[in-house]
Amino acid sequence: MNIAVITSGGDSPGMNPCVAQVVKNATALGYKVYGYRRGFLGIRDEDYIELFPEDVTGWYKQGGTILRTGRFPELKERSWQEKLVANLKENEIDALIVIGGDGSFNGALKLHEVDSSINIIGIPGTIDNNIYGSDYTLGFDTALNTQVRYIDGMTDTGLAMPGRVFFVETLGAWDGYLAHSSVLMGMADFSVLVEKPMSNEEICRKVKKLMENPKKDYVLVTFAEGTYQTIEAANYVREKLGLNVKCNLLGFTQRGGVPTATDRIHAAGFAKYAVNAVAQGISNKYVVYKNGEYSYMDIQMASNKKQFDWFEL
Ligand SMILES: Nc1ncnc2c1ncn2[C@@H]1O[C@H](COP(=O)(O)OP(=O)(O)O)[C@@H](O)[C@H]1O
Ligand SMILES: O=P(O)(O)OC[C@H]1O[C@](O)(COP(=O)(O)O)[C@@H](O)[C@@H]1O
Repeated sequence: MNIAVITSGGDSPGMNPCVAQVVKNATALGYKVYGYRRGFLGIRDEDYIELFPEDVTGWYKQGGTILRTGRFPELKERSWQEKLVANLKENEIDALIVIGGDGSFNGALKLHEVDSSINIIGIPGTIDNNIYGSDYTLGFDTALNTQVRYIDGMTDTGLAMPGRVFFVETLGAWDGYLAHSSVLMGMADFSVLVEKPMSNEEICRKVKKLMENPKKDYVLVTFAEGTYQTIEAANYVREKLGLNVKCNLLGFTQRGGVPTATDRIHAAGFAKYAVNAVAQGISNKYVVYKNGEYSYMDIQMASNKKQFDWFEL
């Protein structure tokens, strides 16, 4: 059995340990593993390398993705799908494990639709934690810990020099998991999310009310990147209330970094289930982590929107 593995879409910490675990699990079963570089682009270019457990020893502790990742929008075209399938067949690949987001799962599904003899299995890999049916996606914990360190840093000043307002923009695109986590942890007063929109006027009212408490040293508000509102809201509140509003954009520092222990453990769990699926001839599934257990979900289901239900926690 020959397994191809790719990392695709946005890179996330946890992808490297996951590839390493795929190699470990698959070679233990006597399978060969080929890492294709730059996601689907590597399949297009037949840019691959056979991976052995000894090669990936150092991968557990590395952020980003050593295989690199890529976006290949042309894969929506049938002619490219057929070309990639032809390449996989020529390279005698039996199964394709895709570590990425729902877009990448969709791409893999298209390849399977061209040739159903190629077994495809997805592993959720994105810092956004936004894959339908899964409580966890690889990279989320590392990204969250980066956010915690970042906010901890600025609140030292918040306590030392009271009277400030901190607006913090997290990554996470249109999904509020990263931004709202700081509220759940008690580090932020409230969050502004795509799932729960708030006008600048409403933000201003809330900040004003919080700052009226003489015992409160600072106010901290997290913004999900996809609101595209952080700077504008900061300017608005600064102008309206005359407060010292500091705008902080986490940006891409949040997508990198050494994978946390939690990400390495999930990397092991996801990889084990992905390789087991291949071994059992299970196809068209992605691995999910739900209520403390790993299981499989039909890959078509990944196109559904994961409902954000953390407001009441
Ligand atoms: N509907 C689709 N059909 C074919 N390929 C797709 C489709 N959607 C996404 N892909 C492939 O998957 C890649 C990664 O998808 P993208 O949405 O950018 O990231 P993610 O996997 O993180 O959601 C795309 O660049 C493209 O090659
Ligand atoms: O790398 P790009 O294309 O600029 O994408 C940025 C986006 O990638 C993310 O880091 C996660 O993207 P994925 O869903 O592709 O993993 C978002 O948080 C961010 O909005």
